[in-house]
Amino acid sequence: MKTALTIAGSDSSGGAGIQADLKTFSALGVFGMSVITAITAQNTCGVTAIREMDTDIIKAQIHAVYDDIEVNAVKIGMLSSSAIIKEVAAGIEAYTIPKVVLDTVMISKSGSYLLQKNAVQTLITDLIPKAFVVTPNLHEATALVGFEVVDQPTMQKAAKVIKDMGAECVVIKGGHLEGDACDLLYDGKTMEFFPNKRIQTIHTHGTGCTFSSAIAAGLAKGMDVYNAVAEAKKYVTMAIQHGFPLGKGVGPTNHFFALYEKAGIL
Ligand SMILES: Nc1ncnc2c1ncn2[C@@H]1O[C@H](COP(=O)(O)OP(=O)(O)OP(=O)(O)O)[C@@H](O)[C@H]1O
Ligand SMILES: Cc1ncc(COP(=O)(O)O)c(N)n1
Repeated sequence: MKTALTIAGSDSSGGAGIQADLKTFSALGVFGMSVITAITAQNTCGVTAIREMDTDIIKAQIHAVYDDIEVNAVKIGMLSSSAIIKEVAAGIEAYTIPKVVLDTVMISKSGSYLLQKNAVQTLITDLIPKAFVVTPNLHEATALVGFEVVDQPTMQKAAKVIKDMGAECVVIKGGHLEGDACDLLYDGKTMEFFPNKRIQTIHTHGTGCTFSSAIAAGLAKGMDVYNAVAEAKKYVTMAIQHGFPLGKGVGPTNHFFALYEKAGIL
């Protein structure tokens, strides 16, 4: 069985972060492992507290996994601070990890900072050059490139700038576009749009985590980047279609729809 590792924050409500990543890995048939960078007290209405893990326990988790187990792909999510970014970058360096999907998590849907503002520059200098795929949303792409990314032409322009920062491939997510949810993949040669009709729902907690960990799962199974993104797009679309109203706010994506349907749970 192929393996994938998520290096990310914990979401106590289970919709995003480590929890969404492990559900995605499981649903897509790869064995999921985790390195927890921070714990968030979070529900469908918002984030009420954040506790960063000490860098020594982050380092120990990375070494514990890599010293023992072959890791076929890595997804990186919430990193919170420059110190944590540097620790994770050092871990990737130590093990020359090839298939790294970096989801540049900055602000939760509910508006809380999951990456300190002053850490964006460290992300650019220390981690983006080590990534195989970087997956910013429109807001994150704007913060990385320094101009507004709001439509398909500015997505294309931003993808080139982020590629020049040293990533192998760039996927700019269009979940926050006006109109269709259209993502862009740039591999340094071709620009490919992955369009999809916007699903009319408020239950989109964890869509970005689900999408990036589905890309990592595809890469772990040996897909090329184009197929990994195409399959991840299908997966996240289905997971949003089957999302449901958990709690009082923004409900989560649903990872086990096929199983649930079969078992008559849905
Ligand atoms: N309403 C929707 N209908 C269809 N697809 C969507 C919708 N919202 C998001 N997506 C898709 O979900 C994936 C994640 O995109 P999005 O832009 O929401 O990421 P994100 O903002 O990083 O997510 P998060 O806020 O969970 O971190 C993309 O493939 C995007 O196109
Ligand atoms: C631990 C953690 N990681 C990532 C997100 C982003 O997801 P969203 O933007 O859907 O809130 C989150 N809310 N919590």
